[in-house]
Amino acid sequence: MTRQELFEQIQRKRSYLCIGLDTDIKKIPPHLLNFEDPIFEFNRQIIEATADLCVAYKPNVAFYEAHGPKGWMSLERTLSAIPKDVFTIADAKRGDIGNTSELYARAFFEQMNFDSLTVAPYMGIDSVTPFLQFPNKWVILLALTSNPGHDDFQLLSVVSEGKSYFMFEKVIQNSHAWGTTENLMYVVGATRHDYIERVRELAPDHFLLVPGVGAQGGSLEEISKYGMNKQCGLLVNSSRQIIYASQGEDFAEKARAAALTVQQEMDRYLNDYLPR
Ligand SMILES: O=C(O)c1cc(=O)[nH]c(=O)n1[C@@H]1O[C@H](COP(=O)(O)O)[C@@H](O)[C@H]1O
Repeated sequence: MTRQELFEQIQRKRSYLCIGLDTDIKKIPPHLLNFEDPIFEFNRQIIEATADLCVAYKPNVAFYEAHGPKGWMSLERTLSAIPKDVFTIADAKRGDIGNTSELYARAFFEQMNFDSLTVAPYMGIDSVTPFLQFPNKWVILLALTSNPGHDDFQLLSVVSEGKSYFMFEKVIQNSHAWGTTENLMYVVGATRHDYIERVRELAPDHFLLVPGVGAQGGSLEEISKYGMNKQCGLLVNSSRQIIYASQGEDFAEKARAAALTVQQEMDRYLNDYLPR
């Protein structure tokens, strides 16, 4: 998907919500366990109930890989149940030496036709650029993550040309030249909204994937206030808060209600940059 198509979807739906399909067999409603592929059936109903309210779905690959070959089948089926105009993110946090990264890229972009993949920057340029060679496919590079351990490395000081930077600042600065605003996004956790202004100074035009609202406690208001740009520039992910809004037979309906609450809040924040 192109940046323009993503932007048009945001304008049309008045939403920058990404729903995380972190589908845990232990948390899905018990009646679904009678289906041949309960994970897919759960996702199918969630997608059907929410596709008009969100602009992206992000299956976290761990929740599928954990089931072996059956899990990969559930992931493939899930991908084909997502409407073609909705952006798809394979959250697999890959990145390895060049020839290996190229095969990871083929797995997610060619075999499975995801629009984007989360990638870890730790191994540097040759581990990331193989993912950037695919037309209309995106790398979403981890910059400042939402988890408590992010300060172990991402907030370390590094000195460059006599100036001190946080490691995550160097990740953003140095990776700029690897891609463009048409194929590279950054992950910035919603739990670190205090840094989002700085991220915007370093990457004013890039889209940011912002996980961590909802179950992890990040603030949608703060993220939107400091992170939005002229093309919105944000995909805000929420997984558990939406998909597990109910564990009863009404789970899809309740997920829709939870997504609607977030979308309506987003609609208000969009008014500042993209008035109706
Ligand atoms: O790359 C991610 O998506 C990600 C990065 C990050 O910094 N923090 C983070 O929580 N995530 C993912 O975003 C999702 C958050 O899920 P909830 O906390 O349930 O909304 C999970 O799939 C995480 O793996």
